[in-house]
Amino acid sequence: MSNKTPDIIYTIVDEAPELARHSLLPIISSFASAADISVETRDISLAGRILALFPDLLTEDQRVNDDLAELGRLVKTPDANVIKLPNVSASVPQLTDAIAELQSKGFAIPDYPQSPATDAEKAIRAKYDTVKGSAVNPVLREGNSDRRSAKAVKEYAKANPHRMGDWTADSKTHVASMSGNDFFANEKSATITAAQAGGAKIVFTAADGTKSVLKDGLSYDEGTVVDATFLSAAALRSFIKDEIASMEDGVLFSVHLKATMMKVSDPIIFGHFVSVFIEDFLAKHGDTVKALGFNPNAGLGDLEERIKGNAELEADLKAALAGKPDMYMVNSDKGITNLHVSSDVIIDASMPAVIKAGGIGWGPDGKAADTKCCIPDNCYAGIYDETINYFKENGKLDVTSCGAVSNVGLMAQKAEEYGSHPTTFELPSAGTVEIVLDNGDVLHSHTVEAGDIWRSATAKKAPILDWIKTGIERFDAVGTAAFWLDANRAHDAELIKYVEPALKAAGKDIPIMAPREATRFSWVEMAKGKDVVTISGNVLRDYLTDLFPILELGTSAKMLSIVKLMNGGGLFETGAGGSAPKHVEQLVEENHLRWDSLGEFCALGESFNFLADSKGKTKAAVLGQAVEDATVKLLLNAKSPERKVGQNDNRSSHYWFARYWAESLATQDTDAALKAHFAPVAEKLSANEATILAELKADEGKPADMDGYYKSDAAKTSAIMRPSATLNSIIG
Ligand SMILES: NC(=O)C1=CN([C@@H]2O[C@H](COP(=O)(O)OP(=O)(O)OC[C@H]3O[C@@H](n4cnc5c(N)ncnc54)[C@H](OP(=O)(O)O)[C@@H]3O)[C@@H](O)[C@H]2O)C=CC1
Ligand SMILES: O=C(O)CCC(=O)C(=O)O
Ligand SMILES: [Mg+2]
Repeated sequence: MSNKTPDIIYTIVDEAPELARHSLLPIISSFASAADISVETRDISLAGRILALFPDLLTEDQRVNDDLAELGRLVKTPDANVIKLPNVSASVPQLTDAIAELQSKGFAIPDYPQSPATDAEKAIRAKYDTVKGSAVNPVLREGNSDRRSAKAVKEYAKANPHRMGDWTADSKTHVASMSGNDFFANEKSATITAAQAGGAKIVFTAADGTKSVLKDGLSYDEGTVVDATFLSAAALRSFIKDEIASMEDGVLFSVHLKATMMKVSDPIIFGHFVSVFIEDFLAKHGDTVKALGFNPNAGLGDLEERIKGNAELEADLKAALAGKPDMYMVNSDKGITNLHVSSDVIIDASMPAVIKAGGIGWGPDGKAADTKCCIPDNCYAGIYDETINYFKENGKLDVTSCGAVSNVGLMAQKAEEYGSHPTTFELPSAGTVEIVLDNGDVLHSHTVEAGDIWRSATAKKAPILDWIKTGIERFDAVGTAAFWLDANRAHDAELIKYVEPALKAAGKDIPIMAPREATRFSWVEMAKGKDVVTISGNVLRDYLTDLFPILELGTSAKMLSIVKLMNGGGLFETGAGGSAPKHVEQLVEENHLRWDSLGEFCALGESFNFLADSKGKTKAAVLGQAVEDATVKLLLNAKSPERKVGQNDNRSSHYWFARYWAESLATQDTDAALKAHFAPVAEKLSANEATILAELKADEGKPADMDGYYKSDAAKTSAIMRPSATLNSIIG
């Protein structure tokens, strides 16, 4: 690794995008080096992050640099130009699997302490908790988010509509949310004044008067919007019971949370669903399974593992589940339910999948059925409820004529709920939680009961102002937009105090609408063929940039996802979705990778363009333009990956990408040296088409062994992902 910041950093990640990297990055590096552009990798994979925690326990050659920390510093500088692929945000079961795999490969790292007792265990647990859940994105996202589809991608989707289920007016699919006492209802918010700026702490006073400091050392700048709220555990449990009791025949029960990003609150909420769902079983065997180490937050999958071989417990669990409504399944063939692992059903991807299918989920019998979708908290549930209402009234979306919905999201500097994990607490007993400022003010105060989940979130002034400015710019470019803010919600009301004067000063008439109303507005306008910009907070950024693209384009993987870093650098994310574990399964079983790298192509083009602007590298602009040409050609010639063995897959799509990229460079006239360099490359790629495609397909249909999941063998993975000797030698 050199000391000089490379021109472009490409990330090493997990699962499907990591497999794709093995094939695509050699092509990128080779093309970039012809333009004297340096491309280096940094490892932000789950395995890499785990290993970086324990240098002392590893041998010299096992030790790894803490690349995430390094990138975290880099994104605060103008030099940053990072292409960031999706990585695993690990739930506890994913984390323990990764640890076990690394241990089996000879890395002497400790087990994950499920219930840490000693100081040593607590220290290990604290370390592991730093890589748990969404531990990467909040570190790198030092800017607000601008996600949209490239024009060519949208045009392609209109001309080649993807498959979608039909909606009918009598569909029983619906969203169910709490009637109150949730985060939405209990929220308080304030903007920090000059007199209040400075340190703060969060103090819990138990009913008997005992005080404990939940969090010290907080610091707020003037203008920061600080929220506090809680969700009542008792109200949540009674909501879950009511929803289970009111299930109609033939409807599946489901719950949709974000246990990865909301890594403290949502696994607990998930645990309540688990423990209510199997309450008969726990009434009988609660102590036994607790002694076996079971915690409901870990899910039914963990319970099944722990009771394996105990015939009585197994039979009773089966009976308890049989007495409950049918569940929405993650994998009905394998019996994996919605309640097996908290991170298997992630709301941003799962709700659009239900909606795209026409309001259906898959039940234990492998058959499609209407579904009750429990989204307990009301802050954002309304957007899905209103979307479902809209489709029940209007039928499925006409993809061939609808407009493009893009998003500007307030994301920088751990904005809003997605930055709240260090200030989220499950209360041990009844009492009062207060945010106490160093000047003596009690900023917020809540009376809570045992088990309630209390949290505080912040949004800083500079990111808010930047977000409004970007929102206005995108409105100017597109023509239709709305700020998704609810004047009746405490936090949003504080943001509106920033937005209204800014709009007035800029002379812009952009409506401000509550999320439900803005959802309806966006569907209605986009269905008329208009392009619409949603200007939203961080959670809605996440939800909307899956919801609209999945319906419009078939997948959010095709989105262009730009993070303009606050200090001048660029972070280019690929797509808007995740790391597609199902795609890895297919590769392992039949050596076909259906991952589409379109998001990577879009990010790559933007990264080159940014390099051209920021460092004056004119050759980067030529490469960037050629990437765009190649992407359009790839779409028009239908060379994107498809789902089945024998069809185009990720690897063959990379061959076509390389070829079109080289052809574009060979035919441009801006840079003669690049033209001369790429003419023979294009020629060879074309002349060897049949050989290369045959080599890429030679092993399809057979299993593929990468020797590992979280840390696969690099040489074996590379061999699987680069099976064409002819292509490899042309790429060089
Ligand atoms: N930015 C990030 O780093 C993000 C990371 N994640 C992480 O990703 C993992 C999986 O999350 P999950 O909620 O299942 O969502 P995913 O987005 O990974 O997967 C949902 C489905 O979307 C489709 N899909 C996604 N990307 C592509 C692509 N490039 N090409 C083709 N199809 C694609 C696939 O559909 P099909 O199976 O039908 O082909 C896939 O099964 C989790 O560990 C999560 O934490 C999640 C979101 C963002
Ligand atoms: O970081 C994560 O866990 C998920 C991020 C995500 O879903 C998004 O940014 O769209
Ligand atoms: Mg998302």
